[in-house]
Amino acid sequence: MKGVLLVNLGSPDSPTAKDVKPYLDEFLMDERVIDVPNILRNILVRGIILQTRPKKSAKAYAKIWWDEGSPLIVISERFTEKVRQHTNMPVALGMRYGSITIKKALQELKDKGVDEVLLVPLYPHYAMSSYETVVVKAMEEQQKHFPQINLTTLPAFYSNADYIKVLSESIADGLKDFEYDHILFSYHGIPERHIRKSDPTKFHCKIDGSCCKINSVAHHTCYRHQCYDTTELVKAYLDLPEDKVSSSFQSRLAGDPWLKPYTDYEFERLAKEGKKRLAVITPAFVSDCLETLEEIAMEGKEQFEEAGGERYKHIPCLNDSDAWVTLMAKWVNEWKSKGTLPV
Ligand SMILES: C=CC1=C(C)c2cc3[nH]c(cc4nc(cc5[nH]c(cc1n2)c(C)c5CCC(=O)O)C(CCC(=O)O)=C4C)c(C)c3C=C
Ligand SMILES: [Fe+2]
Ligand SMILES: [Fe+2]
Repeated sequence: MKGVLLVNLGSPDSPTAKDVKPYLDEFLMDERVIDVPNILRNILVRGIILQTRPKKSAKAYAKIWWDEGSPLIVISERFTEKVRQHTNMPVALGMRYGSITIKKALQELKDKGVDEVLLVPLYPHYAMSSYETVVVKAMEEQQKHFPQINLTTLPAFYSNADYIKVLSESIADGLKDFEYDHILFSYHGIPERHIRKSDPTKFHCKIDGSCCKINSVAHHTCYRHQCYDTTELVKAYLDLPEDKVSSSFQSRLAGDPWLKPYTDYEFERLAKEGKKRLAVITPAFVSDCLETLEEIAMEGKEQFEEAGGERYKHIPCLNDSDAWVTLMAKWVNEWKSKGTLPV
C-alpha cells in the first residue's frame, strides 16, 4: 500500500533554554548544516554556540509560541491532516530534528500496512542543509529499520508551474490591502561554501549570479540559483515591476560569508533609498516559523522602521491554505495513480 511521509525541520519541545539546547545540539551537529570536520564541529557547536545560543533562541521562541505549541509544528500538523483528508491515504509527519522523528513517522506508516512511501521534504528549494539532509536521514532510517519500505522522493518544487501559481496568488492576496513601494523576497541564507560543495561540476557556481544564465546540471543543486528562479517566476506570473522586486538572504550565523545580500542590510538600504512601504515574503519556508514570525515579522519591522521605513507587511507562508493543500494532494494522487512526480 502507498503512503506519504511529510518532513519539516522541527522545533524544540518548549520555548525554554532546557529544551532548546538538545534541539539545537541535534540541528547544528548535523554535518550537512555545520559542515566542518567532526572535532571542529564539536568545539564550535558544543564549546561555543551552545554556551549562549539556547538562552537567546528560547527568548525568541517565547515571543512567537502559540498555546498549541510551536507554530511550525502546529501548522505542519494541520497541513498533514488536510492532505490526509484530500488523499484518503496514510499520511505521516516527521521532523528532521526534535522529538517528532522520521523514524516514528515511518513506523506509523508501516503499522498501517504501507510499503511504498512518497517522501516529501517540506522545502521548495534544494540545499544540503535542508532538503538533502532530510532525504539522507529518511534513507538511513529506512535502511536500518524498515527494509520492506520503498522510498520515492518528491523533487524540489521551487519552479513547478502549479506551485508558482499557488505562491503568486497567496502573495497577490497578501498585497490586496497593501500599497507597496517594494517587495522583498527574503530566503533563508546558507554559507557560500555550501553552494560550492553542492556543485557537482565543482566549477560552475560563481555565487555572484554570473553563472545562472549558462545551462548546467549544477542548477539542480544550487540553492541560490533556485531562490532567484522562484523570484523571477513569481515576478513574471504577477507581472510585478522589475524595479520594485528584489531578493535577499536572512538568518545567517556569524563566521563564514553567507549568501548576499543580507536581509537585515536590505531593510536599511531600502528604507534609506526612500522605499517607505515594504512587503516581505519568505518563500524558502512553506510554514511560518521562528525565522518568519520573529526575525521577519517582528525584528524586520523594527529594523525597517528604525531606518526610516513607514509601512511594513510580512506576507504569511502557504501554511495550511486550501490552495497549497489541494496542490500537495494533486501531486500525491498523481503519484498514487500514475506513479508520476511533478516537474
Ligand atoms: C549553519 C546554520 C544553519 C543553516 C545552514 C541553516 C539552513 C536552513 N535552515 C532552514 C530552515 C529553518 N531554520 C530554522 C531555524 C534555525 N536555523 C539555524 C541555523 C541554520 N539553518 C538555527 C540555529 C535555527 C534555530 C533558531 C536560532 O537559534 O536562530 C527554522 C525555524 C525552526 C522553528 O522551530 O521555527 C527553519 C524553518 C532552511 C530552509 C535552510 C537552508 C536553506
Ligand atoms: Fe535554519
Ligand atoms: Fe548560478
